[in-house]
Formats: sequence, C-alpha cells, structure tokens
Amino acid sequence: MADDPSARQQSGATGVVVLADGTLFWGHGAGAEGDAVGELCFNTAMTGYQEVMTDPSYAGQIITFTFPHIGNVGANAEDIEGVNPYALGCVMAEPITAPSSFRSDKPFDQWLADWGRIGVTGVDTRAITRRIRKLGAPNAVIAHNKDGLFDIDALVAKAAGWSGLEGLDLAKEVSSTQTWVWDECPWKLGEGYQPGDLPADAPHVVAVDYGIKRAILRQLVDAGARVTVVPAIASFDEIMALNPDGLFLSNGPGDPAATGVYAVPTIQKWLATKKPLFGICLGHQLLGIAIGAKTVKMHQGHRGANHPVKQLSDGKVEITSMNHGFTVDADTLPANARATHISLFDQTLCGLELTDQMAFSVQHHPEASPGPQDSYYLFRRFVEGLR
Ligand SMILES: NC(=O)CC[C@H](N)C(=O)O
Repeated sequence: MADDPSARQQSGATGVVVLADGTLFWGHGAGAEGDAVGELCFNTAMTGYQEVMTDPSYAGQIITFTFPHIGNVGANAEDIEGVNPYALGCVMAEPITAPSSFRSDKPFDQWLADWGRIGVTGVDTRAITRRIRKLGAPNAVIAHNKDGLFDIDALVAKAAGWSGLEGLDLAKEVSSTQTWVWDECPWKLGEGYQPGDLPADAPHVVAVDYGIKRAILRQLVDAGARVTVVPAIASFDEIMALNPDGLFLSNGPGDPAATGVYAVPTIQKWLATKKPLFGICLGHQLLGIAIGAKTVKMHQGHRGANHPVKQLSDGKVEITSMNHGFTVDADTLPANARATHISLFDQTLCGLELTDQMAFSVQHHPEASPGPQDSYYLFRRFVEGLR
C-alpha cells in the first residue's frame, strides 16, 4: 500500500519539527503559521529569549530553548538586538508562559506572530538536545498549521534539500546597507537607554556590521568610544575615509569562511596599518582567517549563557554568553598570534591576540544580552588602547 503521510499525523498536533532524516517532533503551533527551513540548534540560556531571537547571528537557524519558561517576561520594543527576529522560529517544551513583567508590551506568542516567526510548543526539547549532542545539528523544518494539516513528505524533502549553513554567507543579508552613527549606552532601571554624549575628541571606532548586536554598540559607547557602523561589504578605503582610531569586527550569522571572501582582504589591509582591532564571534573567526588560521564547523556548537571560559594569562574563569557553530582551530594559529581564552566545556579556542600589534578577539559574547557580564572588561581594554 502507498505511504499515506496523513496517517503519520499526530492527532491534535498543530506544530511539527521535521528533521532532514524524517524524524518528527510533534507539538502545538505558536506565533505565525507556515514553515521555515534552517539548522536546528539548542540554546541553554535561562533568560533573554527575545534577545536570542533578535540576535542577527541566528539567521538561518531554528532555536530549541532548553529552558521551559519561555514567555514569562513577555515581549517589548526595548530588548532587541537587531531590528527584527532573525532566528526562523523556536521550539519549546511548555506552552508559552503568560507575561509577568512591568516591561512587557505583549505576550511572546503575539510577538512571534507579529514578526512572522513560527513556534512549536509541547516538544520533548531534551530529546532534541540529546540528539543534537549525539549526532550534530541537523537541517530541519519548523511548521505550524492551525488545522494540523502538514504534507510531511514535502517537509522532509524541504529539510533534506536545504544546503546547510556551511558555505553560506549570511552576513551580507543581515548587514545594514548604510553607514550610521551609534550613540547610546546600556539601559538603566527607570530611565531606559542612556545617551552617549561623548566629547568630539573621544576615540572613534568603526564597527563592521556583519549582523551586529545592539548590546555590543552600547558597550563600545559605554567604554568611551564614538561609534560609526559600516556595512559588511565596506571597503578598506571607505573605512579609512571615516578616520577611525580602531576597527571593530562584529558577530554575525553563517559560515565565516564564506564571509571571509570579501571581509578578509579588508581586515588584512587594516592589520597592515597596525591600528587596534577587536573582534567578537564572527569577527573573531574572520580575524583568525585573516591571519592565516582555519575555521571549522563544530559538532553541535555553543549556545547559552553559562559557558565557562578560562583566561590563559592568569587562569581566571569568566562565565560567558555564547552563540556559535564554527570555531577557529587553535592549531592553525600563526607564530605571531597566541590563544588568550579557551572553553572549559570542550577546550575550543575562545580568544586570540596578535603578539606584535593590538589586535584581539573573542569567540564568546562579552556584551552578554542575554548572559553574565564578566567579560565587559574587553570593551574597556579595547577603547583604552585607542587613546
Ligand atoms: N554569534 C556569531 O557571531 C556566530 C558566528 C558564526 N556564524 C558561528 O555560528 O560560529
């Protein structure tokens, strides 16, 4: 008898996560209806689901939240890291929790729907996480239909037919296309985001936007830098025309090797000026490639807000926020670079610096949002180096 996909529907299910190998995780749809294909990952942060969803580095990815109380602080217009959600959707264990926060404008479910993002709740997120840990991050489709109508074979084919994140330059897609000035500091209770108000002779940082998080921009300003943001494809000459004291390379989505095709020549020209450089996450990976190191795709990636990272100079451990699926292979660092930080979860490289000029980068997210603030010192170190 011919296979009947409808026979494989689960009664009452309005949402499903479909892996490329045909594995199905049934649940209840939330947010927008429809389907989206990308890489399925997991994030272990206990707070900050809205920041996570709007981090441009999550473009092309579907996030499984391992923390069950998603929705408890609702959604607002302030806690966003990019202009809209970049993650394709999210998978949750429990129904979305009703908001209980004075800062909430709307329930998370409504926010997802308003932005056209799909959620699936009631899923065994531990089973997904165990599977990713064992077998790596799969390509998958997340789908929501309020009548429970899914063409499973078509969804499996869509997941299996997606080319995957490797080789994908997504930075160009999420980057701003214009040059703009950022002048805002972190948020204060009762006051909101603070103005930068920096003197005209404060050091000037040009930040290359490969998918930059707003929290990074706020930390740079808070550390005392005037910041101009340029598109990912900005040329060396365009950057130099802004007369920067330092260059910042942002976080961003996709495969660093693919973005490196146009980013690396610009970075190499900057390094030749010997002026300071600081990179975060994708920016760290791009600096790595620019100095001749190699990046590799990780088995499962690091995504969460509790990742211990050791500073190799003094053995200090900082608890960090992370979101990456690629890593710089420490064994490929050139002679004029050294490892500065490593992950205590798997010893992967988490920071590097050049020994003959001020250029350094970290794989984790010192700006947090969400996550611990142990690594804020890196922004001060960079901006002090510009004076
Ligand atoms: N947050 C980031 O900048 C992510 C960098 C890169 N896209 C990765 O997944 O490793």
